[in-house]
Amino acid sequence: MTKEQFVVTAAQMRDIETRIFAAGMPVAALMEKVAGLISQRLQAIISPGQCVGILAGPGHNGGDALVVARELHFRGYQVWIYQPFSQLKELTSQHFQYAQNLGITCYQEISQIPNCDFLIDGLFGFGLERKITDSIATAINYFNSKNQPIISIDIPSGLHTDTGEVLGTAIQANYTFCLGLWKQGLLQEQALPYVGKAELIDFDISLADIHAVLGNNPQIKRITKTTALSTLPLPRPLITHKYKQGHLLLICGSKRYAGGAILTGLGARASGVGMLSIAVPESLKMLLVSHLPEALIIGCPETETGAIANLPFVGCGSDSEMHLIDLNSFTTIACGPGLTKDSISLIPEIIKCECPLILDADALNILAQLGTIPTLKPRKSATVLTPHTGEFQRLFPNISYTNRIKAVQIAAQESGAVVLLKGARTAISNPQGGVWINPESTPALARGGSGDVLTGLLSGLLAQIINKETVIEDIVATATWWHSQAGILAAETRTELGVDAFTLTQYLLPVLKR
Ligand SMILES: NC(=O)C1=CN([C@@H]2O[C@H](COP(=O)(O)OP(=O)(O)OC[C@H]3O[C@@H](n4cnc5c(N)ncnc54)[C@H](O)[C@@H]3O)[C@@H](O)[C@H]2O)[C@@H](O)CC1
Ligand SMILES: [K+]
Repeated sequence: MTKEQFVVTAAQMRDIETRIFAAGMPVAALMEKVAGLISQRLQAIISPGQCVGILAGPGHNGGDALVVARELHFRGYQVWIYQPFSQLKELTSQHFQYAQNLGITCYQEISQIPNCDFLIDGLFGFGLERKITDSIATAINYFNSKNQPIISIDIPSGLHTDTGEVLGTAIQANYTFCLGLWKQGLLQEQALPYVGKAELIDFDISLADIHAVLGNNPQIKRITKTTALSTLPLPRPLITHKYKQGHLLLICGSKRYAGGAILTGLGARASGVGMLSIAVPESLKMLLVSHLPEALIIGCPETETGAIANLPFVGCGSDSEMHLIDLNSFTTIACGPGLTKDSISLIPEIIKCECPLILDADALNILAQLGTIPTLKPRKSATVLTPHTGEFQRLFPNISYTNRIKAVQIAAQESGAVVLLKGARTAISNPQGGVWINPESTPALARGGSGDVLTGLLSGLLAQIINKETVIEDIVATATWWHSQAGILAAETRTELGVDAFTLTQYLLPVLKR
């Protein structure tokens, strides 16, 4: 694993820090090193001569900020310090005293503070332990109301390091320089409006210390480009044939939501899957053929409302040659997009299949309605559930939602399935509690049909890779990364308004070329 993949809680970071200090690294030397790296990074963003306001707290986050103040002062920046606390940790206090002796102006009251070009937020880091109140809360709100860009050291002050919750109030940063290892809170959806552009400042924590605290196979991982690309079925073997590249069955669509079936099919197409079969209501058959000529379209008996009533008998010639489609002949099945809840009788049958199964959209709503989550556990092969927030809450009404990472872990454990909780920071968990978090996405993807594209892409990848020695959750993580990167690429060229679900399918393959 690389440093970019590890994710820590405050307690884990504290344990790692304690090991580093116990092994002999002087606390002051580490602060000097970390703050030196922050200062170098700041000099790439802020031009010499500009005015920088440093917000320093009572702990070592404040200590880091005060070292930064000193460095920027000597590099020719105009620096002032806001430090309103009466009690400081010893090292922080020493740096504060030295900064004052250097003649850097220090303020205790916001009423005295002049304007500046940038604010550096070193009020609180992972040591924040309670709600911010009184004059500090007022100060944070004041700095947020100013127009200066704010750069937070480690984590925007006021955010809970693990859950990303706002404790009273919090700095709304434009940039966050996370120190050493990614803090879990920065990858929680609720932290997003406060974090800005986040980057990791690597200060050389040894892998031995990381593994000693997180274990050899850490539970929570951040998806990176490198890990995502390494799971793709590329390059293809020189000698192969279509059935060796997976046979995927999509069960989707209805008269009402015909487009859902097409988008799922186009997502699967981009995955490169060898054989694609799509079961849709009989009346949609020709429509699907016209959009996906390479796919085998299976027309199904319909309900009165135009939903799939049941899977059909297929074959040719006399009735005696007809047989029910054999679900176990596919390498993977995905079911749900555009189905409507009228396909209710379908789901209990499909769950019995022995190949990997992805359930999405109305398949999840039907599961919730039938209360059949427990029936997933005895399945002989992997199950992947891909709910968005609303579907998740219907499926798992008793799971608290404040900490999405915890919520998805509990859902996976309860269902025995891999659960992918969609959102601005999609989180994926396996039943053993292993979590993958997608650190980048775009609000351009908040559009009808983009989830259908993900289901197609994911199931097409699973169908191809499932028999190789790849962990299923790694493939789910890869599909999630690929899908969001396509959204980001499309939004770059077409703006955030220009990423309809069909357009999204056209940007999937260019992501790999990039
Ligand atoms: N100096 C070093 O060697 C290193 C320092 N690091 C920095 O150290 C930080 C952690 O330092 P600390 O453990 O000192 O913690 P913090 O600097 O985050 O803050 C802890 C201090 O804030 C006080 N406090 C907590 N909640 C409060 C509230 N609501 N209102 C008022 N006061 C409150 C505590 O009593 C304590 O004095 C990291 O975030 C990082 O910036 C790390 O990057 C690793 C290396
Ligand atoms: K901070």
